Amino acid sequence: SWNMTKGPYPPGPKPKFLIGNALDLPMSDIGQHFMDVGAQLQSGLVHLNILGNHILFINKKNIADDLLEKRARIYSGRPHLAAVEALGWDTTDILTMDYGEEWRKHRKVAQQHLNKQQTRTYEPIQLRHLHKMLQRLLHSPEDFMQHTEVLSTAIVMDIMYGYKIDQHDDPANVAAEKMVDLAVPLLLPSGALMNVLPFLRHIPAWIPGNIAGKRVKECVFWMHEMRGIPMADLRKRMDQGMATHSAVSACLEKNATSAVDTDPDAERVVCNIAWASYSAAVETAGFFYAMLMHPRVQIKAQAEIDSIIGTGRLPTFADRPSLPYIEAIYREVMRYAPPLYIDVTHSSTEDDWYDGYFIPKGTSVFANLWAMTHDESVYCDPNSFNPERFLDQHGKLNDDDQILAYGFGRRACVGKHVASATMWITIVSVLACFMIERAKDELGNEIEVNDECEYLALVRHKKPFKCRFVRSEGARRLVEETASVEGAT
Ligand code: HEM
Repeated sequence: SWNMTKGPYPPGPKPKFLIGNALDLPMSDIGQHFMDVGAQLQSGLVHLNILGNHILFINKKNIADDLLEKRARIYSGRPHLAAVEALGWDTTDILTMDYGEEWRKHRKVAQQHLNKQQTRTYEPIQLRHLHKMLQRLLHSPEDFMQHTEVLSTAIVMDIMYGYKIDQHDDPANVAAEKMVDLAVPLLLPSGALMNVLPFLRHIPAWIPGNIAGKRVKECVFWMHEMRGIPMADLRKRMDQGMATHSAVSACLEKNATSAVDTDPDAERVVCNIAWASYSAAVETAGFFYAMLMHPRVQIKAQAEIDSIIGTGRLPTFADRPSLPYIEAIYREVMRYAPPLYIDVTHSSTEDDWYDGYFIPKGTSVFANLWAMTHDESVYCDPNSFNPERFLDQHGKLNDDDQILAYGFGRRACVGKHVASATMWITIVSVLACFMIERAKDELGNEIEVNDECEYLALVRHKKPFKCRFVRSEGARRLVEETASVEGAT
């Protein structure tokens, strides 16, 4: 297709009369779908026009670098979705906020609290929660997915509010889960009719069939819970003089104690950041699944851990540079199963041309992380799990250290240092303590595990599966010792 004055759009499937490409947007596995479409068109870009909404899939990393990194000035917006506005997120949520002053203000505060150096100061917090997770893994291994989900939320809530989560049914954790489950499908253009037909927002939520409106209302309820619960807890602890240091408490204290130069906006922004950060979860299902399917990798990882750390203590963050094979596993997990298999939508803020093609202002740009992490010309045999691809022949890490799963340009994941630390300490500690094996049924037969995944908008995760955690007596003792040491403090 062609814009009469500006030139041809990038290649794409032929638009159908009236509805354009509306039927070309499948509801699941969009990554593989548009990777295949791109291959058929022999193009790294795939363009769609859905009822006048321009959509662009980028399948190649070098194109994502050219557009989202080098031309970040005009590719760092977010689309104006009716769902986002109905939720009020266009002004409160850094993830969905459009590019501009407000976003910049939020991003600066997020970076202050989540940059690489600052993240090092959170290591004791991370380790404390990690040890609790290992204890839970000893006592109820069948709930391993829940334990790792609690771990990631607990770390961020401790950093942001000093709020302590110990169990899955903590009210703040429950609210976060409900909110995310309701919100994610609303945000994809095809996920909610509302985004294509914005007037639906004004139809009251009780009209049968208006599912999106009802969803928005429920979502707003859980969002208020998410914001309110940890704040009420923090204010109570501050009143009692019991608050530990956290991003939000530091801001509240500063505002309370300094008579001049208080920034009335600071509290609003840091609260927005704290809330957005604990909406993000670190996904480790892919790691457990990969280990279960590849005992060879577990054995090699354990040999590395044994030779560097030994069996007399648990790993710490100081060990990270000395364990290249563990690092390669982390990189391979993120490549093999990127949690967001399509990057969060960028939106272009000016007309642009690339490689002779016209990309109109307001195009929704999807970096196809699946296609890039499974690009055969970069990763040979991309569907096999093989940490060695990140090592040279001497077992040293190669320079392929950009984790594509964190996205691109100025909007790239601001929590990636915290996420990386949480993933790494989980990987190394679980491997140090356990062998992950197939669970057995009552008759002692191994339970087979399939490779089925769930696709929820941009998120892809492994469907729940069973496994067994086999541990040595020594590992059990080390984990139990952490309980007595930390229980006493
Ligand atoms: C393994 C875990 C994680 C993955 C794979 C991940 C991935 C991503 C991706 C792909 C984006 C969008 C990037 C883009 O637009 O190009 C993003 C944005 C973001 N992430 Fe993460 N993330 C993870 C964990 C976290 C954590 C733990 C936090 C908070 C501590 C966090 C906070 C954010 C925020 C605030 C944004 C929005 C940035 C902006 O729009 O300016 N993420 N993340």
